[in-house]
Amino acid sequence: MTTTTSRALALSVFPDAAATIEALAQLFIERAAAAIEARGVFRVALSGGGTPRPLYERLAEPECAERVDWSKVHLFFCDERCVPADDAASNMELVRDSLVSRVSIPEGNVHPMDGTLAPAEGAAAYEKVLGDEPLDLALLGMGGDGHTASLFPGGAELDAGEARVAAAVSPNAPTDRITLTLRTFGEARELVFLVLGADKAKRLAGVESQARGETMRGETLLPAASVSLAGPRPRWFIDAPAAAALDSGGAAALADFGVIGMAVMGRNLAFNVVDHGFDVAVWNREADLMRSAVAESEGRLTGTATYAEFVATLERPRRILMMIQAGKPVDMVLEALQPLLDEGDIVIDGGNSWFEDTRRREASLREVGIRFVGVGVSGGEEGARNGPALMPGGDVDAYERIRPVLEAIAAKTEHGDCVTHVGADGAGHFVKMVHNGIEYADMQFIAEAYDVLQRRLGMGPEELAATFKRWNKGPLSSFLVQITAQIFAKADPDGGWLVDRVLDKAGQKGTGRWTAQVALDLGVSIPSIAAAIDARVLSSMKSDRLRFAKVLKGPKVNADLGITVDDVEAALYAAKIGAYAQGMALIHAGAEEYGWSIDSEEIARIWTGGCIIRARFLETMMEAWRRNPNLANLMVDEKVSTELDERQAAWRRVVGSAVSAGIPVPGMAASLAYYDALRSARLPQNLVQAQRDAFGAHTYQKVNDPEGPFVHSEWL
Ligand SMILES: NC(=O)C1=CN([C@@H]2O[C@H](COP(=O)(O)OP(=O)(O)OC[C@H]3O[C@@H](n4cnc5c(N)ncnc54)[C@H](OP(=O)(O)O)[C@@H]3O)[C@@H](O)[C@H]2O)C=CC1
Ligand SMILES: O=C(CO)[C@H](O)[C@H](O)COP(=O)(O)O
Repeated sequence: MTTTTSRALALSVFPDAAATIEALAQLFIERAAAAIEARGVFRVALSGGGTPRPLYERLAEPECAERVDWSKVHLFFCDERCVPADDAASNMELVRDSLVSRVSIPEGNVHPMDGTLAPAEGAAAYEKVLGDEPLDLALLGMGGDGHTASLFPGGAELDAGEARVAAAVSPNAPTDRITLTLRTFGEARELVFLVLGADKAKRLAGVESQARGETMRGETLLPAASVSLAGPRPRWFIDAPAAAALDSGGAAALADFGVIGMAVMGRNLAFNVVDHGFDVAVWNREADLMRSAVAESEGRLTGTATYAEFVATLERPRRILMMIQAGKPVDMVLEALQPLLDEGDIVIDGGNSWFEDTRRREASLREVGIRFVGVGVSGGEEGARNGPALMPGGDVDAYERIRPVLEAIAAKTEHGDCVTHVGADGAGHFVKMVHNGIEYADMQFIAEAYDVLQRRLGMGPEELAATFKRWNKGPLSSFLVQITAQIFAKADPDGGWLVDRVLDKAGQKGTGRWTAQVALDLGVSIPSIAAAIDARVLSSMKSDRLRFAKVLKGPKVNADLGITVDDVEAALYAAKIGAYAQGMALIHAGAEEYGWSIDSEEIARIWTGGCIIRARFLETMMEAWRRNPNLANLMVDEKVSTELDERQAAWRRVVGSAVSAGIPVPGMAASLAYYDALRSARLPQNLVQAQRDAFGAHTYQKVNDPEGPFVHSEWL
């Protein structure tokens, strides 16, 4: 099958009638499922005639019928001949015989036009049956004269104004007809034409040129072309003989790259890829999103209607990016795609997937020769469109195949493209997960700085905006500090400042929480990231906090440690180092556990642009790992340790001042405690060991023989 990107018609051309019917049956099944999930019902209008009969029969076969929830399908008719419902010429009779009598659709869900009434009366009656809810799908055909439904060339029914259903007169018997109008088709969510056979080829070529705007003087606009111009761009499912007279013969270049998922991220990434000269085919479960992306692209994106069509549209080996909701949907889409793919094809999951899922998916697809690459993507909507940071993990050969696309779309900094092969299988999603953990901590530190500046130094939004703007020019320069300045500067249209109108309950989708869970499992200390997660949880307990605030008292002594704005800047910077040190320690532990070969300098480099945690400090991090690729902890790098030392007095003052005033600064305090623990040659955990041994005979090692045997003492 080929799919053209012709501006005139969206064509899906199949080698023969059977393949065309099969693809359309799959479209029907997928559209029914999507509509039922989205709106609880699938409203579809069917056409009559000989061409669609095999489609209805195919839908009635158990293999297809079992995949449709017929109790939620409502069948309408595109048109009807004014004959009794059981007449051989009736469209209702055709649909009853080929479909309705063979599937378990409730009688009340089938909505025939009443062919026993006079056409005008029947049309008026059907207006009420149809209602004003749009059709999800109208399945149309095209006659040899270019008519569709019962809209005939030059017919008055083409000019039915606001009517949704009209009376029509056919040049062929039976002449009296009832038809849906251009208005109804224009309002439908999706229109699909089914055109088969060489005898339609010339007329189809005529529709193509009319849809391109090439109507000769005196020539009547064919109804099939009028429908093309009236509403959603129809897809044309045609066989090769019907395509023979088209300009392109129906043939088109295959797309270089495919994107599944046209929500915020997928849509913007697809535009980013197409901007870099790749031909991109797109698919989305809910067709509206796909269609609006294709329409916005003005034909640069190739929309596809089914998984089969999507896959068939791609050059082999196929490169497919899935940008959909993480979790079960990824498995569901993979399950649908897998039978359609060939050995060597590459599937990329760009969502925020759990790295263990990525490891599992990579291993199971590898067994059938499909290469799976888990790519962490960061940068939000703007990053996806103009350059995200990309963290791919998986097979190196597969990476080489997708590398040109990833390098083209990634953010660019003076340190290169913000993409590198991170490691095998789930490495990319692991690194993205840690990125998000650091993101949580960075945001928490900024929130604490805001609280201290506000409550200790009495700053309002305007001063805060100016302060963060100034900080963004110094060592704290980063995306998050920059947007914080902009947030403070945003006035509320109703007066005051918008930030003050935002409820203090932080949400979370889960990637930060995963970071803490994995750190616990791997025995890595990430107190600042954990504190940031806790802080979101505590913030979400708003109603409890409102009650508890009436019971729990604040400090009686509120020591003014005389902190300055510069102190807060220093504390924010030092705390930030804590989160990056912890995040990198976790990445190293993950690499050790899962056998990934991770280049720390490269990780810092790809985070210098595009992603949410991009910051000037990442250059310091790059230098630290360039100086010593085996650096045990970021904090002990010579430059970083000096920076911490230079700031520690201010850092302690800020944390002390906040604690004294009863302002929670769990993130900054956790980073400080982490620093103090790391620099403590001796910690009080000798006592913890003694307690464990005392109550549970858990044994302990001795100071004078730290690598020696574990011993037990009788303490009690
Ligand atoms: N938003 C952001 O800033 C960032 C998001 N991400 C990650 O990127 C991915 C996409 O994010 P985003 O664009 O925000 O979209 P969402 O996470 O909101 O996911 C919506 C998309 O998933 C599709 N989908 C959901 N369930 C299924 C299913 N069962 N079968 C097929 N498709 C399904 C939806 O299709 P339909 O329209 O038919 O419902 C839609 O295209 C997510 O994993 C997200 O975590 C990564 C970085 C930043
Ligand atoms: O991945 C991202 C950016 O890198 C998203 O912004 C992240 O999913 C936001 O997470 P949460 O909703 O948990 O704050």
